[in-house]
Amino acid sequence: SPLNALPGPWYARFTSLVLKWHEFRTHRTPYIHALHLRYGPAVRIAPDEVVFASAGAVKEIYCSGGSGFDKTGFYDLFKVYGRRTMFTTLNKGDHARRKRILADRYANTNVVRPQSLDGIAERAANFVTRCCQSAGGSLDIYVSLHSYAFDCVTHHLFHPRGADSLLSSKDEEIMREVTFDDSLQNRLFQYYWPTAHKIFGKMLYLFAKPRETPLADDFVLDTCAQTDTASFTLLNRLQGPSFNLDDLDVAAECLDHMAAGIDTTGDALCFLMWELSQPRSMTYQRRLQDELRANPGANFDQLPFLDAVVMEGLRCFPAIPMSLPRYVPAGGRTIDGFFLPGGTAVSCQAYSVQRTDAGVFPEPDAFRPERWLAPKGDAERKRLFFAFASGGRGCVGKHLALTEMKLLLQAVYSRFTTLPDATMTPADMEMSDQLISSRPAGQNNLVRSCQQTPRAYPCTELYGGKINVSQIPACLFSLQPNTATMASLVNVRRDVSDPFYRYKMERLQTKIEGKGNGIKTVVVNLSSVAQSLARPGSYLIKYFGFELGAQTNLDPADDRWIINGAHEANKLQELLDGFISKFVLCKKCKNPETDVHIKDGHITLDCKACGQRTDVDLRLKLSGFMLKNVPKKTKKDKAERRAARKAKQNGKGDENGSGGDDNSDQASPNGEDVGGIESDDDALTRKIKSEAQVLENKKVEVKDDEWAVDMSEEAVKARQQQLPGEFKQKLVLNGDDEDEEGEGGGNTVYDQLGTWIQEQAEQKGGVAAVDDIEIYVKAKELGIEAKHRTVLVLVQTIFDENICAQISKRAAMLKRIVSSERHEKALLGGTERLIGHLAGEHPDMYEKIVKILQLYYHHDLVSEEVVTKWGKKASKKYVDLATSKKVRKAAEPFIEWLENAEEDDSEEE
Ligand code: HEM
Repeated sequence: SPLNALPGPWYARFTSLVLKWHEFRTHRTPYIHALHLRYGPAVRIAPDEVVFASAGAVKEIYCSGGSGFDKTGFYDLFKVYGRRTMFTTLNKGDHARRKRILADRYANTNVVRPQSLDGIAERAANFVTRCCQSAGGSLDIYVSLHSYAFDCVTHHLFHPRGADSLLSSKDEEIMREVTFDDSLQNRLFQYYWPTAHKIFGKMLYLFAKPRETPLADDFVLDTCAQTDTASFTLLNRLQGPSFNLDDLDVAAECLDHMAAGIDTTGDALCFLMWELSQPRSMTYQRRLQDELRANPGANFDQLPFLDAVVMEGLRCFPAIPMSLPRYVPAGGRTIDGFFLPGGTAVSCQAYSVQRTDAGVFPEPDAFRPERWLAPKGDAERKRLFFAFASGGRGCVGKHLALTEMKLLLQAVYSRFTTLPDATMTPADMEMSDQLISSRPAGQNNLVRSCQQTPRAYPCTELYGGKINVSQIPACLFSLQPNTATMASLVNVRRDVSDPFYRYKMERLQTKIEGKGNGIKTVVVNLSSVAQSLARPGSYLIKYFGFELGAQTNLDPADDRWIINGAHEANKLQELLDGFISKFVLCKKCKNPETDVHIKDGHITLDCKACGQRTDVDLRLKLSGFMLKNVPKKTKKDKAERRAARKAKQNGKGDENGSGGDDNSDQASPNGEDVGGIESDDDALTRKIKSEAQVLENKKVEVKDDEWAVDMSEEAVKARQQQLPGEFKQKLVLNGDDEDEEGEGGGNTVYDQLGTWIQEQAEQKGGVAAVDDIEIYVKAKELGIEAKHRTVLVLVQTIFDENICAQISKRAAMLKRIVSSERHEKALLGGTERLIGHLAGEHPDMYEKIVKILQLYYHHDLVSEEVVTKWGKKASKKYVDLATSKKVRKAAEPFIEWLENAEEDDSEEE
């Protein structure tokens, strides 16, 4: 055979079994890459199959005659509804005909049309919202990025019927079905041994599942039955009368593009963000952030470093890294100096094409975005850039994919710093080859092991339901808010120079005010620093006072912490080191995660990290102060301890949360407990803390923006004067509603508020888009921002069946309004009414009450007393008695939990 002239392993002349073995083990790409490294750019890998890794071969195989050589029968595996799509068309002519119909839908000009671009930008904003909710904690970025890609591609295919899986769990299920598909082995078997597959198909099912995507199929079939999609969409084009495509052809083409657009963009972004999050790439992340911050609002396509990051990401981690097989045409061809007879399967794989020529890509295995900025070698680099393939059969969705990637990265990195979550290992991010694309190995392993043993987590009963296995994170990344203040963070232990040291606090900031004898120092951010150290602000300020021999104020209502006299911030920072060393760090392991216990005249530091309890020196002046001023336990402290205890009672006694016997089969491949985030006994505590953190963040946000609107009494009055006369009258009529029950029937200011919110929601495409501040300002304009009935209206308008996900986002605004027992009752009453109203369509609404109450409670929207009283007695005030009883029945676990925890607390105290 002329193929004998090609280099390659000896066995490749006789058998393809070794190759197949690697394919079945999801290792085809690295296997072939290793062969290239050993044998060079042309390698024979099977008796009738050759792979290449050179620009010349790419040109010949994929670009000659426009579309290169015909595709092989391998692509039959991708037929949809039994139909051939553009992608699965083998023959050049048929392919060209289909491509002529739809190519302009993917032209850059169509992708960057406002209607198209706005949909992508909106999805990027939804992604950022998820990041905000996870700030300081971890986000399952693998799932979220695939949701993003799914939402974007379906927007482009079907707007206004695009999916919103970042917001809706129903849509997320569709994405999961496609992304977590596990049919590689079954489909390979079908390709290589079709007859055996027909005979043993059913038996094979036991070991290797076929591809089944019923939800996605239905979604596409239903959507394609509609004829009202926007003009820029693919569906709109395919339905054009002159193309003679039947309904199934249209649906098959759409489903194919949908699948092509999810895993590719999702995986490419996931691998890229993973790399950017590594300590070795932190300089690139910073550089990217600098570029984005220096150019706020810039066009995503005019940011050179962002472009370089994306190109380098796709070079190092091409989402389709594998061979794209083609047949040598009849008569044979010469490629890279080797003659190949007609019918030989030939291919190039992006993974190797993009990294075997060290002359063009020096240090080819390293992630070096700056290489794309050098003018020299640009043409050579582009010739070897094969992530989207080349020629007429290259990726038609390339511009869409690049736009999605850039908008997402722009949105995330102008706001956040990303770090890999501690539970992630490099093995989780190894490439796992699928039929044509490659995904992180962790995805498959984690999910598969969970699916065998779905279980409820001990603490989940508090949330009124079992955690679905599909909620278990696959790839976790930490996200930290990247505000201006982040720039001034310092390590809690300043003797530790590691930039990735976990414990950070803001550098102290001071402001000197006054003159002469009245001069004083305001420690501007003392609360924040105290919070980072988990100590009351009064300890810090008093410590400074003792050390400086100066007077201080201890409990400033306005958060202005003052030390008499003028003191430099640097000096205070040094004193703070002393405070940390004496009152924060564990004496044994020097970890700052300690709790202070004050009992019987002793002060001890209880270390969460090593478990050591050490005494604080009582001779220190601050110790005397601490003994005399034991802080009262706050509701949150109590709640955290209760939650921890509850979780323990539920069978997770082991302190480090490594899991009891009953979860042993939950172990991840690296031996860690994949249920870690929910299963250890601190899980709820952490969750509560992170929710509190979100609340805090929100508070700051509300403040910043809110006071951009003039909220002074005069300004509000002036705005009220501008209201229509009828309105002013209503304001007077409703000036005091203290004696009124319910919301009054008819056109009251409360109705006005409710209607206004609903109208805004309609205009903006959903109530989530109606800003807290706007709502608050509106309520204030109407003069009802402090009324309990306002709460009743709000609950019924800003919340819907997704209330559990919505409470945290609205908590800061609600907290501003809920100021008395009466308000709390209105909140509970409104919630009852909402549940009663929605239960017809969503029977699971009743079950949600437990989680709703828990969220209200932890956001301090309801007190123990009010909620307990409420839980004891049904009432007809807001809903009919039967509904009220049903809600209370469903709320019982929470009320019991409150009571039991209270008893526990009393016993302990
Ligand atoms: C980073 C993201 C993406 C990468 C790396 C990528 C890569 C590729 C590659 C390498 C091919 C050629 C496959 C072959 O010849 O076997 C291809 C084809 C294709 N891609 Fe993409 N793709 C991406 C995103 C998208 C998106 C968002 C869409 C949206 C619809 C899409 C739609 C398609 C289609 C329809 C084809 C078949 C083209 C044809 O046969 O003419 N891709 N893609």
